[in-house]
Amino acid sequence: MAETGGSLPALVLRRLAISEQVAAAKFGTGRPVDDPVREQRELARVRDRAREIGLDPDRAAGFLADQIAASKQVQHRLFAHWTAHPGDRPTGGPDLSVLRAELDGLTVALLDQLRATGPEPLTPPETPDELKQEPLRTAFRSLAQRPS
Ligand SMILES: C=C(O[C@@H]1C=C(C(=O)O)C=C[C@H]1O)C(=O)O
Repeated sequence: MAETGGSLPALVLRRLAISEQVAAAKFGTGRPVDDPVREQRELARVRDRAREIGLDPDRAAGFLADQIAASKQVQHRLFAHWTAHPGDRPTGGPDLSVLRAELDGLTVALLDQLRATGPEPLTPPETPDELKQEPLRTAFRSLAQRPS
């Protein structure tokens, strides 16, 4: 079950952690990182959900687009690493369908937190994990730019 409580930064980090497992599931089964059909479906659902909870659909979709871009940055980095270092390749791990169900649960929680968050700019949390530094900046793009 997905951990769906927590602050916006905690949820963003959780999404990136699941993205690492998504990369492992795809690498192991020869699937590509990018799935544009799923992305469009998610963005359409996010717009619907945003309207339901009184959040601007463009703001919600822009925010999710940043989360998707960040997820793909993490996954592409891991694919490159595992291609260059076969000894580090993962074994086992949850199925993609299980992980996607977790991501879908997290999206609902992320939108609730986005609505609850005020207009003050948010900066990405510090992380010692180099893999996640640029993806975190991507994930916080729209939040960091909001007017104070
Ligand atoms: C996480 C996935 O990988 C990519 C990123 C997505 C996302 O962050 O929601 C969706 C589709 C893929 O382009 C996935 O395939 O589920």
